[in-house]
Amino acid sequence: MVPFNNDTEKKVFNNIKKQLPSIIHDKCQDYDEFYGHKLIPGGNGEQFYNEDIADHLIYKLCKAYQFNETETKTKTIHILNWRREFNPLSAGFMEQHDEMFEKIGILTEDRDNEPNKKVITWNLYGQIEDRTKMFANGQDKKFIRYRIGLMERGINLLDFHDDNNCYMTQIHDYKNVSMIFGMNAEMKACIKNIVTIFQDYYPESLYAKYFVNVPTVLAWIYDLLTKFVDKHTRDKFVVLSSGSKLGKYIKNSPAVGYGGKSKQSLKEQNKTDIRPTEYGLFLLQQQSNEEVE
Ligand code: HEM
Repeated sequence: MVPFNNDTEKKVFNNIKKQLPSIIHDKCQDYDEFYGHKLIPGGNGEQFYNEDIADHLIYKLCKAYQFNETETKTKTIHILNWRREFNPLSAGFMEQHDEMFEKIGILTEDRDNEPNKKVITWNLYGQIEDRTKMFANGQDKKFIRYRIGLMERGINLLDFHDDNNCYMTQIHDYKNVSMIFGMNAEMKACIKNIVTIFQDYYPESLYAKYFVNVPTVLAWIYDLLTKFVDKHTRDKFVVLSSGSKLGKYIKNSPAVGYGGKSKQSLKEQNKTDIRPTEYGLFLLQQQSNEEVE
């Protein structure tokens, strides 16, 4: 059951839920998948509709836009159309990403961690060896697909029934970062692009974001990049000069390097065997069938 706080929330939620089938049909070319789940009953793949999960997701959408009915409708249309066109499920579960990207992304899941810090994406951006190679000459588009893929795999591990595990946490580790060559225009544009995608199309998915091993001399970059970020998201950010302080916030982060309780390294904690949801798999199979035909 969705936990309504008052009658207005319930009313807006019920209105949106009622109108969703026609909105999805008229404005989203029938694309009804959000965070791996089917939002409305009936139609293609109707056996995968789970009303309770759909209700929690519709509630998330309403909450993200402060239960403003018109805004919730408009943004939901944008989100579903973006998902239909960008195909984040494919980025998460089908596409092979360049090894140079995969090396810097880790996904961990520990049910024993604090609420909504059980699923964590770690972005080891300080370890990027060649930033020109990573962001220039069309690589930026591939990088974005890799980064969204990591996001999707993380989302897939969340449990939308569980208040303690329905948001994810993200960590940026800037250990060994060198800004000798500064932040070039391509890199800045790519970062801005990703930040905008997260803000516009991943509502109510982030619980907290930690920036660790940030050298004091690079604090200006934080000011530069948070200009792209809305206040609601910024309030979830924590900057730590040293990685070893992270254990205070995330109990089972690795003891070595992050000051937590886990004896396992990040690499050992990395979850790589993640399957899409049943509905996600169904949609991906349908796409491959269409490609073959
Ligand atoms: C080698 C240098 C760096 C690289 C390659 C890099 C990479 C990135 C990327 C790809 C993003 C997009 C969001 C994401 O992936 O979650 C991002 C966001 C961000 N970065 Fe960095 N970054 C660098 C340096 C820094 C430094 C030194 C800081 C200082 C704290 C910083 C603070 C931020 C902030 C505040 C955001 C916005 C986060 C969000 O809206 O989710 N970055 N960075």
